[in-house]
Amino acid sequence: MKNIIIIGAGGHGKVVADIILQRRKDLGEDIKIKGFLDDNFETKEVYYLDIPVLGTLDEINKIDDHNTYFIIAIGDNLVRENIAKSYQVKYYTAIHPEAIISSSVKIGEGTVVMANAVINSCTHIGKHCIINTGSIVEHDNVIDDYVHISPDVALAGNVKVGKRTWIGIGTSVIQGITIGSDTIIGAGSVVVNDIGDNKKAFGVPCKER
Ligand SMILES: CC(=O)SCCNC(=O)CCNC(=O)[C@H](O)C(C)(C)COP(=O)(O)OP(=O)(O)OC[C@H]1O[C@@H](n2cnc3c(N)ncnc32)[C@H](O)[C@@H]1OP(=O)(O)O
Repeated sequence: MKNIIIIGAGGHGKVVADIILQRRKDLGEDIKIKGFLDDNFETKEVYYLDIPVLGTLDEINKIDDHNTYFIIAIGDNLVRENIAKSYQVKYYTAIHPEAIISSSVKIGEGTVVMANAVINSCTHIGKHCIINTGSIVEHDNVIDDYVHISPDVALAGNVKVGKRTWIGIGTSVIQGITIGSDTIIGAGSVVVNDIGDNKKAFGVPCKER
């Protein structure tokens, strides 16, 4: 039995909890959610589906149990990276049973793949990424660590996305495009040219602003 602790008791944490519960129900995976951790513990009295908030992130170092895995369910890409680098623990990779993923795809630890996402042949996804609901990541993409692909994004073939970049909801990216690191692509954009590092870009066609 794997015990899972979800770091982050916000909206994203709830969706991650749903994935884990669904894997147990649909696939019979031997997993149980132990609870959430959240640094706003004092103000979080929320129990989601009877899952308790156990405490702040300090609790991570107190858990010495080989069957416990963590997953960082925080939308901010830099915060996810900082937590992952601060705590050398076992990270769970959460893939919704209704995601469609080619057997040739590689996915790094701690990544979350939401319902109805499709990831096609030979794509590589890094560590602690979010491949959000209904997104399409086509063949031969290279998605680096800590990236967030928002709901309903479509990345055509051979797209590259650098570390910590956030692709906003409903964006389309044509084939062969490279998007740099630490970049934000605004919601509903259509990316037809490469976008560099540390950019904010949006629109149709997508332009740096
Ligand atoms: C499950 C989930 O919830 S996952 C989360 C999904 N959420 C997203 O994808 C959100 C992505 N974020 C965005 O698109 C944001 O608008 C950003 C990051 C691109 C820009 O944010 P900000 O820098 O705060 O820009 P701000 O809101 O001040 O807007 C500046 C101008 O750009 C325009 N603008 C902002 N975003 C966009 C966009 N995506 N497309 C077109 N125009 C835009 C605004 O209308 C405004 O125009 P104005 O100056 O003529 O009034």
